Order: sequence, then C-alpha cells, then structure tokens
Amino acid sequence: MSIRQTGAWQALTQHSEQMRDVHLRELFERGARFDAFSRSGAGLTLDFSKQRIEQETLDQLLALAREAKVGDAIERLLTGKRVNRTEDRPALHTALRRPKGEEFRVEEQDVDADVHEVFDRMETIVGKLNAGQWRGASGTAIRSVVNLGVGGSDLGPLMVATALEDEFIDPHAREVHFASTIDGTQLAELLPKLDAAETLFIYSSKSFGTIDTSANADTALAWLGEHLDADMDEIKRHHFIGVSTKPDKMTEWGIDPDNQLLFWDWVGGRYSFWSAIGLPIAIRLGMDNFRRLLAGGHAMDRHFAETPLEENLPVLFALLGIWNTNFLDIETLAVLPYDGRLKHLPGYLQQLEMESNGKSSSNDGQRVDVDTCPILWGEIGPNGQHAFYQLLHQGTRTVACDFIAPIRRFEYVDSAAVRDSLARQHRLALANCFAQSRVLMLGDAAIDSSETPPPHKRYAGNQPSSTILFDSLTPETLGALVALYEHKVFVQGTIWDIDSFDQWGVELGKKIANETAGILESGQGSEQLDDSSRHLIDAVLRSGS
Ligand SMILES: O=P(O)(O)OC[C@H]1O[C@](O)(CO)[C@@H](O)[C@@H]1O
Repeated sequence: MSIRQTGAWQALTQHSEQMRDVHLRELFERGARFDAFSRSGAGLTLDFSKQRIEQETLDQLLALAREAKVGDAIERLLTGKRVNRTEDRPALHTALRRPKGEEFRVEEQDVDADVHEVFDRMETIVGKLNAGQWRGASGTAIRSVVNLGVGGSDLGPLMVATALEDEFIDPHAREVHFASTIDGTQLAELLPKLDAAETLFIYSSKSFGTIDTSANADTALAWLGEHLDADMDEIKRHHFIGVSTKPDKMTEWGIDPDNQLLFWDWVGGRYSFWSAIGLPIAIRLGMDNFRRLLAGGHAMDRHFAETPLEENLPVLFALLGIWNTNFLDIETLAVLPYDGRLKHLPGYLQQLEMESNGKSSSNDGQRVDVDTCPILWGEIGPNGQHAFYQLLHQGTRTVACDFIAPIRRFEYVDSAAVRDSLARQHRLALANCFAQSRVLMLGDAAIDSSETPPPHKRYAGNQPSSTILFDSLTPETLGALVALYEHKVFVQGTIWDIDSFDQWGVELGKKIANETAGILESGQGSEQLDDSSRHLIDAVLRSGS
C-alpha cells in the first residue's frame, strides 16, 4: 500500500490545509515554542521551533513514522539486514563506528575483527607517513599526499579534513591534496607545485572502476614516470596506496598488496569516509582523532537506536523534512553553516541526500506517488547573505533552511590578542545566524515599527528553518552531525518507500559518456546520434583537438 493511502498521511494532508495559511509569526505569538520544539542528543541541539508546525503536526508526523514502521526499519539497518534491496545487501556504515571488541557478526562475517584489522593497518600507514618513514622510489621521504577519488571517495575526506584540521591537525601531518574531477583541472594546477620524489597518491575508489579516478591516476603516473628514474612497477609500489573493495583490481593495476586498504560492499560510497576511504582524514588529524570522529558517529547511532521516536533527533529531523516536502510543497533545502570550516558540508550533503533519496521508483517497483528528496544546496551562511539571501527574504519561493553553528570557537588560538578578536568575529557570525533565521521567520515584524514600508522594502517572512547548535566543532560533534543527516536520509527513504542505498540513476550517463568518448577518440560514429549531440561532437572533431 502506498504511504499516501495510510490514515496518517491523509490526516496530515487535512491538517496541512489549515497550517498552510498560518504564518510563523502567528505561531510564535501563540506562546513559547523552544521547549516543545527542540531536542538534544549526542552533543547536538536541534531547534525546530521555527518550522511551520504545531503540536498536532508533530503528533501526526510521529503517527506517520509509526505507520511506516520506522522503528523496525532502524533495527533492520543497524543489525545488518539487507536494506539495500536492489543490490541485495546490508548498508553497514554504522558498523565502522562501533567500538573495537564489541562482537558484531553479519552473515558469517566477523565485522568487528575485519573492520579493526583494517583500521590497525591504516594506523601503521599513517604512522609511517607522518614519521617521514615512507620513502619514494628515489629514497626521499614522502611529504605530500594526493587523494585521487570522486564522489564518496573524495567529498567526505575533503569535508572532514577541512573542517577539523584548523584545531585538530597532527603536528607531523603530511600535506594532503584532493583531485577528483575528470577534466584534470586539479592535477594540472597541483602537479607543477609538487616534487614527484616526495609525492604519494591514494587511489581511492570503492569500485576501482571509475573513469574519473583512473584518468587522474593515469596522469599522476605519467607525471611520476617523467620525473623519476625508476620503472613503472617501482613507481607504483612506492608512490601509490589503494583503498577499495576490489583487491584483485588494485593488484592488477599494480598496487602492492601491502599498500592496499580494503573495505566492503556493504559500505555505500557516500557513507565511506568512516572506512579506510578516510585515510586522508587520518593523515591530517592522526588516527586518534579519526577514532574520535567514529565515536561521535557511534554516539548518534546509539541515540538513533535507543531513543523513543518523539525524542529521536534523526527521526524528528526526517519528519520535518517530510512535512516541508510533502505537505507544504517546499521543493528545496538550503544548508547554511555559520563556520567557514564547514565550507564543504553543503557539497557533501548534496551527495548524501540527493544520491540517496533522489529516486522515483518505490521498493515494489512502482513509480512513487509522493515527492521525494528536495533539491539541496548551500554555502557558508555569512557569504550566502551577500549573495542569495535576497531570494530567501524577498523571492517568490519558499525555501527551507538548516542553520548550523558551534557556540564556541577559536579557544585554541595561541595569541591572546588574535584569539579575542577572532572570538568576537565568531560572535558576529552567531549574531548573523540567529538574526537571519529570525528575519526569515518573522519578516517585517522582526523590526518594531509603526510605519508600513514600501513594497520593495517588505519582508514576507514565514520561511521555515531548523538550527543545529553544538558546543564546539570537534571530531565527536562533526561525527554526530554527519550521522544525524545519514539517519535522517534513511528515515525519509523508509517513509517514501525507496532504496536509499543504491544509485542507479548515475549509470546510464556513465555508459553513454564511455560511448561518446569512443566516438571522440576514433572520430567514428557520431552520425547515429541525435542532431544536437552530433553537431557538438563534430565541432570538436573538426577542431582536430
Ligand atoms: O568510489 P568509486 O567506486 O570510484 O565511486 C565514486 C562515486 O561514484 C558513484 O558511484 C556515482 O557515480 C558514487 O556513488 C561514488 O561515491
């Protein structure tokens, strides 16, 4: 039965008819909301009082969660059932975050032993690299590391390392760079600045078959070959580490088995920085901080597993998204961190949410009859204020927003004068964060004035938002924050009855791109294509490039 036909969905549809015309300002005039509409867990506070809900909305959303058997779904996810139906496998990123020594077996696999064996090997590699003991083919110690990977094999390590290295850097950390795009831009810029003798590449790919990454690896290898006086096998042995679920493919490419770190097909690409794909994080922050990140994710997993639905942060966060998407018809979600260290978080969450829930085929193979994932985008909030907030405040579209901020920052800065000034800057950022969500909520009423402004100075308000606040950005709070979004995505996927763990929608584009690359390389075959594509391809072929 479609979720749309359930009593809870129908009750919510009726209820939304009344709520559509209620302005957030009015909801706040009715009385205090923060206590009723905020929750804390795993070091995070979620204030959802600025969402367009009342108690009845929340009650009905919780009834929907019960009707969709969200509690059972959580249990199935966390105990390793095959929740990824189209690929017939579990989605066990949470197993990576379990403490060492807690027995956890899934379908014959001793997950605890396998996971921690890889983490121990990862620790050895990080120790060797950061101690300057990993030597290149010419005997020089490695100083720079370049992560070659795309999607989940890039975005998570990049986001986390960037967020935490300001405060949590390992004092001996090697430099780490990231190259992801198939167009070669990053390597073209980076390679001239590096010394081949001192550079190591991490070939990071769950499938070890992604052309974006293999093309970057080919360029890296060509560069190493040109600069080093060693044969290709030696170069691969000393200058490449592989991280993948495919040991055979790594070996075939030439990665020494000692330099291979494995993970398993039950770790989705976009959930993989918790695995050995997180090697760049561990190099930058040290293995202890990497383990603290895992512990933060695990704290959220336990909250998710053990907390009743009405207090459960990921469940509530998911239900608010369902309310906005399906009952208030809000099509887009802006993620707005008020901390520059989280600059890659919106990009990271784009993959997490849109690759997971950007689906229209339900688990029983029918087309879904409700909307699914909203369009997610975002930017560091203070910069967004000087760019697109105009649209948030005075445009014609309703946009839901997630504001994200730590309370304290810069306490780790050594110089007292700089620390005080930076701390003031952080207070300014917080003031802006709270002011923006307030103005988005209240509109004109945010200012006490008896005069009615002219139309071009009016603010409609009524833009719903949530604010996620935490004491400070640490490996633990960042781990919990990411796990919050991961579990939100899962709960929403459960209610929409879609598979949040596959990504078939990216496959056809890859296949056609391969065919197109064949035409561009050989100069043959464009005549079979549509008129537009043929002309575009012919323009390239005519140029002789
Ligand atoms: O790690 P891989 O196998 O190279 O894949 C990279 C990315 O490509 C995708 O498969 C999408 O094309 C993502 O799901 C994944 O994170």
